[in-house]
Amino acid sequence: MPSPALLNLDREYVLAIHSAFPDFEHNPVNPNVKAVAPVLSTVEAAKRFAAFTAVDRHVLQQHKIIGIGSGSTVPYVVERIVAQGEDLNRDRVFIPTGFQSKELIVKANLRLGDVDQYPTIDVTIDGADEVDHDLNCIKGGGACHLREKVLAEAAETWVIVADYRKNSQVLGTTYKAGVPIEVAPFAYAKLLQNLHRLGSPGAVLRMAQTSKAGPIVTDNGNFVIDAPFDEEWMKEPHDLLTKIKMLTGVVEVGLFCGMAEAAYFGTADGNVTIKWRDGRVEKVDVDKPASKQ
Ligand SMILES: O=C(CO)[C@H](O)[C@H](O)COP(=O)(O)O
Repeated sequence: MPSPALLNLDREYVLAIHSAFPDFEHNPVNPNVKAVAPVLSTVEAAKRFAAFTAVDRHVLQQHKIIGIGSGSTVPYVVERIVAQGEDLNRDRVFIPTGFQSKELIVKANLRLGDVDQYPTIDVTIDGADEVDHDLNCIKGGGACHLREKVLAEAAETWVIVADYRKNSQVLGTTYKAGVPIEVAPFAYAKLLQNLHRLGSPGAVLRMAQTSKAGPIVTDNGNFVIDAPFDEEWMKEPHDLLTKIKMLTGVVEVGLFCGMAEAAYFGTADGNVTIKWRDGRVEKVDVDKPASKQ
């Protein structure tokens, strides 16, 4: 396993990046360092610390089948797994949640598998768009939530990695785009009507932002609807999930309820907060060796 010192090296690296941006006024990673970072670097550092800590705790020597999620935090998961060394990774198979994670696995020279070959996965690590006090999540900002949910369900242990902006009490507080819903393309208009009637008048078909006219198409050839619901709905995400899933034409809903073992949030001050399934909240100082936490 990698030594905790790798995290320290990483911290130095982050601070070195920060010193390249002398024009900013506040450096939340280390207020004693005068040269400071743009917010984006703080967020990236937070993602990285969360990913590294989660890999160190959950991707263990005995784990051979590993699910790799989607999003901008997951490359750091792969980076940390690669740092565990060829000896450990030689006997492992990595299962992707979509095109992006497949590319990450292949480019890192890790062995690729699929969930139809490995319906039981030792551990899956994935990102999230928002996580509530009970570890319910909104996922699907990257339109991968169908495969992500299959890999979450297949996993003995499902772990979330994210930066501090995703840590909420109630879903929908910070992620305002709505609940991502993957739908059969021919059914989208009827589904929009049904979602408007159910309680999401703002539900819309997700359109491509650049280089493509029309809606985005998922890795499975489907469309995505984003359906914002008000706080009363979002306080009971499992009820909402059940109602949406019953609508004909829905393939999968980006509400993941009662699935996560733990959520790792990189914090703005360069540390990590872990929320566990049993309600415990743990603070990890990434500069201290694990034995001294
Ligand atoms: O659910 C997802 C994709 O469908 C991603 O995991 C989610 O969007 C988080 O991504 P990021 O780490 O970039 O914030």
